[in-house]
Amino acid sequence: MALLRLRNTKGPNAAEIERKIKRGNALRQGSSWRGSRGLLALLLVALCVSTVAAWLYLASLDGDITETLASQREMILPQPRVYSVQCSEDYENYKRYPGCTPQKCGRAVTDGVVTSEEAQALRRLAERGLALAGSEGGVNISHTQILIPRKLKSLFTCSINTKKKVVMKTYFGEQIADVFTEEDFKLYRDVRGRIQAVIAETFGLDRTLMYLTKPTFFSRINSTAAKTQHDEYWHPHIDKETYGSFDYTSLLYLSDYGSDFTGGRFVFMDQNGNRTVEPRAGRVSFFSSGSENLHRVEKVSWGIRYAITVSFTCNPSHAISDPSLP
Ligand SMILES: O=C(O)CCC(=O)C(=O)O
Ligand SMILES: [Fe+2]
Repeated sequence: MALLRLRNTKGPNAAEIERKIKRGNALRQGSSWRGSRGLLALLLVALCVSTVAAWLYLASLDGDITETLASQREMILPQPRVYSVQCSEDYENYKRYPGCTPQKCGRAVTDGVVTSEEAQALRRLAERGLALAGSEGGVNISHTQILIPRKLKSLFTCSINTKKKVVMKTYFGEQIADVFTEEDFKLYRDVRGRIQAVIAETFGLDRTLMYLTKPTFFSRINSTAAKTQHDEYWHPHIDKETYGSFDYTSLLYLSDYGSDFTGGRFVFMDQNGNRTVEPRAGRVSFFSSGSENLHRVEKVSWGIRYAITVSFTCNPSHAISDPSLP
């Protein structure tokens, strides 16, 4: 009986104490778990913040894409979109030609000069010519160009090289007449004339004092790896340095960024960031050719990109005539 009483009096207390101990332990465990969870969350936040900061820092070092001057989706009409930049001193090293030598420098983009039908026709022309170039030359290079020489006795294929002007030559002689018709040349001449007019108007030039110069060429770029250094079209360059005679460069795009190819945007590399032009069939982008317009073309990652480079000089001794049948 006494034993029973003792157990009865001690029993409930012991159980109560045990419960309290257990609850205390559980609470302590819970709070230490909560504490380490908080610490983990804090660490995660710190990690995220430092990753974002590092990414922003690297992006700023890399001078990554900062602005799109012309996106593929928009139509820039009827006036060109003009972006002025200060002229570099490059032009001081060359004879000045009043009415032509750049006094106003910059770049501009217009979709109002070449229709999409014209761009399509020129693209077919480029495909025909470049197919011939590929098979004749026996080369399969990622960036092929057809130069349009002074007298169209022959066509060359070559690839862009930022140091040397003409790199690889393949002659087509008489085959030109099989590939291009008089109508093709007329189309080229018309388009060239309109491009010249818009450049003259935009930069306040006398268009009769600007001359077509070489190289003027079609280009086809795909994503095949470059086989030689000459295929490396993506290097930053200044056209006046690369080609010598250029005072104004224009590019007529014959395919669409995003649907015909990816990558391949044109990038102006300014000190305070990059400015891009997204190719669009029929779009003309033009700019003064000095070092105020350092640029590059992004690597094409998929598809085929067609363009025509049409260049102008102020120096009549560097003038070439429009291509025509021999
Ligand atoms: O095709 C382009 O967008 C530019 C090519 C270029 O920079 C050049 O021909 O000098
Ligand atoms: Fe260029």
